Amino acid sequence: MGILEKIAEIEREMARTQKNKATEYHLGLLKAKLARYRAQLIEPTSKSGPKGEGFDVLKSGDARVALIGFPSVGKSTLLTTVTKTQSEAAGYEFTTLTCIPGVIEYNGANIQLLDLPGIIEGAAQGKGRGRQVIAVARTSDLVVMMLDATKKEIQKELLETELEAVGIRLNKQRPNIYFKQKKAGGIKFTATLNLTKCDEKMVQNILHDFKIFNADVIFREDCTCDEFIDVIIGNRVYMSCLYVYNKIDQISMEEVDKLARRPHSIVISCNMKLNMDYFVEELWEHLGLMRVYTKRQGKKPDFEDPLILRGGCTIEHVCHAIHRTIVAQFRYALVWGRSCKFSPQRVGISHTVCNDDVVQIVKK
Ligand SMILES: Nc1nc2c(ncn2[C@@H]2O[C@H](COP(=O)(O)OP(=O)(O)OP(=O)(O)O)[C@@H](O)[C@H]2O)c(=O)[nH]1
Ligand SMILES: [K+]
Ligand SMILES: [Mg+2]
Repeated sequence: MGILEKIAEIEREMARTQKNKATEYHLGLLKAKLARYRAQLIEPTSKSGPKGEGFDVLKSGDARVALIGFPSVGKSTLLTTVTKTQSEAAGYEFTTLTCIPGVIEYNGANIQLLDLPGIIEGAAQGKGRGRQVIAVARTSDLVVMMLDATKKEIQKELLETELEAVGIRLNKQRPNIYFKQKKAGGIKFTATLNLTKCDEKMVQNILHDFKIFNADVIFREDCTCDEFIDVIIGNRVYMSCLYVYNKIDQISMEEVDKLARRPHSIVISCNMKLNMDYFVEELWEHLGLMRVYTKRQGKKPDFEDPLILRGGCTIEHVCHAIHRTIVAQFRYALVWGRSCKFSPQRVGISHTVCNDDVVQIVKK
């Protein structure tokens, strides 16, 4: 039996099994099995099957964003609208067949935006170009999930299921579980808080199913058994996702308003060029990009050439971005901007900077 059939069989069994206290452990085991087979699916297989032809686009710029969506939701239209690159758009499905990169210049940063073929249900198991598309998504810093505002909400769940199936976790934190395999000593299980979704017996069962008999496990969070399985498998990718509802020119104001209020969601119309600037601002936010200006002693800040940093940055990150040898010579920094109470403020290496701060490094 092939992996796909095994997966289908387990999915059928899970659908058949009623969810209750008595079947809880059995379902947990089925989930573990399913996760193992799916992990085999995304492993780079031997030479068989088409290679990612036209998908190996070189990473460039300060961040990479992948456009993921069903066919004809307007991905190519968006790329053509917000970058200088043209990507063919048309009213039929699968107009785009490869990966087409464009660049958005914003706040001094270059954001690489990748147009991709549409994906369909079953993409994770290799339907269409699903696997190549998903492989590109895994290499990006942000997934933009493009949805057709005129279509039903189920489209979003279907896409999420495809990405989940290959180990992509959207807008989720890595589970706070310590897990270490050992050579001997059996399974040592600890929880630092009361668990409501998983328990020691479930953890033991799942580990046995993975043929793991010696390990330390510490739950530091009230995780589910799915999250524990993610930790065992280990190759999960935790990514930000921005949901973009396109074609709002086709729906009522009330509907637009509802969609716009959903978490991590924005509404646009590529054809009417509605909210295009807002889309770019939201990319910046969701990528956690930051612009920091540097200044030499006694000189004006260099407003022409900001440093572009990503996510929760400290003065140490700023030092590294200037030059890798600077940290060793660091004495203190002077900072002007929103990260300080007064400007300039003298700060240490672990000070967290804000967007548009000006930083002067004082060396030993
Ligand atoms: N009404 C409306 N139509 C749009 C909008 N944006 C794109 N379209 C239309 O939607 C159709 C599909 O657009 P594409 O850009 O080719 O969609 P795609 O997602 O790249 O499609 P594939 O490459 O086939 O997956 C085209 O006919 C576009 O003109 C929009 O904002 N409003
Ligand atoms: K199309
Ligand atoms: Mg396209």
